Amino acid sequence: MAENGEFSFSSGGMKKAAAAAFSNGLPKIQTHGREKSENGICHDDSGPPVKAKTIDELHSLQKKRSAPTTPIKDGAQQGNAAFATISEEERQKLQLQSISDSLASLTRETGPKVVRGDPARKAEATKVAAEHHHYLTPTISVSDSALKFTHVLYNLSPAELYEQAIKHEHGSFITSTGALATLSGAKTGRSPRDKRVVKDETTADELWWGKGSPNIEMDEHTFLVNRERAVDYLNSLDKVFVNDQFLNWDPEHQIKVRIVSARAYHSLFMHNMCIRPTPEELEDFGTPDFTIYNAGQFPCNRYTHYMTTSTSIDLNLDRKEMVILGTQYAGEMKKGLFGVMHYLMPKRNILSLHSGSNMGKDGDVALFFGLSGTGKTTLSTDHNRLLIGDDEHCWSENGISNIEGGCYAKCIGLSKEKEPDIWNAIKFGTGKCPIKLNMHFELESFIFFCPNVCKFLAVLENIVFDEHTREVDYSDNSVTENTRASYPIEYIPNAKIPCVGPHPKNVILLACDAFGVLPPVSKLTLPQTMYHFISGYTALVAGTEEGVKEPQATFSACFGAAFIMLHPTKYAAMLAEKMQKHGATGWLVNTGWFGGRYGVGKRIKLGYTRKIIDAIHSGSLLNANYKKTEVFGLEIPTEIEGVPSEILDPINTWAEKEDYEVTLLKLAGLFRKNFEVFANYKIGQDGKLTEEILAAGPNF
Ligand SMILES: Nc1ncnc2c1ncn2[C@@H]1O[C@H](COP(=O)(O)OP(=O)(O)O)[C@@H](O)[C@H]1O
Ligand SMILES: C=C(OP(=O)(O)O)C(=O)O
Ligand SMILES: [Ca+2]
Ligand SMILES: [Mn+2]
Repeated sequence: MAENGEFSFSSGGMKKAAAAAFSNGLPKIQTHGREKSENGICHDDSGPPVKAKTIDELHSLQKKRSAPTTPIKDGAQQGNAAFATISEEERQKLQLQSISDSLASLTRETGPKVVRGDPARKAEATKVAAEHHHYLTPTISVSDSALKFTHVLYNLSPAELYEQAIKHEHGSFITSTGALATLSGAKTGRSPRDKRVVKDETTADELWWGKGSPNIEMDEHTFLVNRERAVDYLNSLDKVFVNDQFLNWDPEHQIKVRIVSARAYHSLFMHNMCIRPTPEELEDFGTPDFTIYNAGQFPCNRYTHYMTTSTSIDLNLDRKEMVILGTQYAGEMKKGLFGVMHYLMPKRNILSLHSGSNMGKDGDVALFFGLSGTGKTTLSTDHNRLLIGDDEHCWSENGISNIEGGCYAKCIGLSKEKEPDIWNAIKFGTGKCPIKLNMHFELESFIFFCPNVCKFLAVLENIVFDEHTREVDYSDNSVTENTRASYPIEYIPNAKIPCVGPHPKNVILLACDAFGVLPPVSKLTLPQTMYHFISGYTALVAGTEEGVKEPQATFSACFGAAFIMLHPTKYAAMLAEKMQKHGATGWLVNTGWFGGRYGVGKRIKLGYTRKIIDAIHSGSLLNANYKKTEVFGLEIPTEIEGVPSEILDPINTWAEKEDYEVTLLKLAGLFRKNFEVFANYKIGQDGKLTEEILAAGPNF
């Protein structure tokens, strides 16, 4: 095989030559006679020559154009006459027109010149655009921004976004499992106090305003000022990312969303979090129902009315738009859209829920309500059950549907042993594909998962990793306590895809009680469920820093006051009606402390909480023996398989019984005070339920 001069261990001739060379010190480079043949010039003819005459030509060969998307379907057959005569070129032009409209300045009344493709390959992209007339020329040129191209990176694949992030975004790294590590900048959590909602004739009456409400008003004009600021910023960039995706797995109530952003990280995050359209669905996407302008790297102008910081998240329900300035925390986009669903869905008599959801093999569905960090994601991701979703759902006449296409897990202290499914989802790789192929073979029918379009990429926000091995240290909170992983639901092996399920059997309210006085589990009556749902209690400690002695009680109506748009009693009435109609049981589960408050007691082991949840799912806890607690009047079981009985009544676990009583009364007082504002509201049609709910609070 040494025929063309290649080195080979098996060649005796070479061995000899090498030995000879070594005997004179350094090895001599061997050349063979044959290479010197023509005109004494050496030829490196080890392989066939490349089919390119220049480096540029060579590079142009590297990427082939994607296979054309589905051929234009027969309109009549599809029942979609409008699309019947449209050519591929025409369709692409309409798509670009739609993006240009999205990015339009409202004062210059025209969209920017948009062109598809990566500006880094400018010549290529512009040439393609020119050939196909895919860019749009504004009719009135009144600013420099109308003279330049805004490159649109439209619904890029995870691999493309990966590359964009690594190449162009400071702080982007590949971790040992291939997940993308990124930084969200100065903001590592949401900024609820910087959220503004346009108050106009309609929303003034419809929305919840005033004390306790998350909706801080802004006028239409100020919204437009911020919108213009965001759009001008985005148009000034070389390129913007555009995601066209869906929300809600219930096809009857699906919403089309467009996210325009400046960072690959943001585009990838939303690729994971929203429902991903198939190529066919994308073809017919048309005009979005809602658009986000994420100009998070650019601050708002503090001279602008209503601005109190340089961060502003502005919602305009009439224009169906949201503007983000001055925060790059990606959760702002997903939770912003959740707020929109909290407005749109109740209009259709659908209840939007800040809850996780999973389903047993027999079709029993459970909901997990809870504030941030109380365990929705952790407990709904259960290896023995099918995951419907970890955070945002709808409850309609059809049952439960997930709003999102992915999960967003807290990852501080994440361990492979305790949370294997989440751990394994933090990667670059393939997942269960949502496209099912039904094959019938003789008498049997098989389901194959389509092998295409199922390469995904998890994003890790603000985590710390070893600079050499790139192993993530999930215990490190140097950047923030709120480290996060976003991954597509297809990464969870037992995800229920499509993410829908029947009416729930169990409604679990999670509270992380850092006072350590709430029982690990209690069975609730319907009025109690409503009382605790409206209260939305959790108590967390600021961080893991020492010096934090007093737990902070948080009451967040409907376990999501930051996202609800209507008065909490509207959602509560819908929940009561649905739970009654479908016979669901309410439970209160404390995933927080026992044996004393934070600093004295301990957090209940995740393993115990899982046993409690198992007993709820199996139905065994429904028929257990119960006793009633003082003050809160909660029914607590005396025994649960796999859980030490003494921890079921928290008083047993406190060394100082008096201290327990004082703390219990203190918490009861906080509940009572918080509920005062709801005392004057009627819940549902039935005045009796309202009274029962008021009576379901603590008695002392
Ligand atoms: N007993 C417990 N039950 C639930 N979660 C627990 C428990 N003990 C510790 N944890 C931790 O608390 C965090 C819960 O976060 P997560 O499930 O992401 O909350 P959410 O989805 O409600 O925001 C996880 O980091 C989890 O490991
Ligand atoms: C992403 C969030 O949700 P959660 O903590 O409920 O998972 C958030 O509140 O920013
Ligand atoms: Ca089509
Ligand atoms: Mn969560």
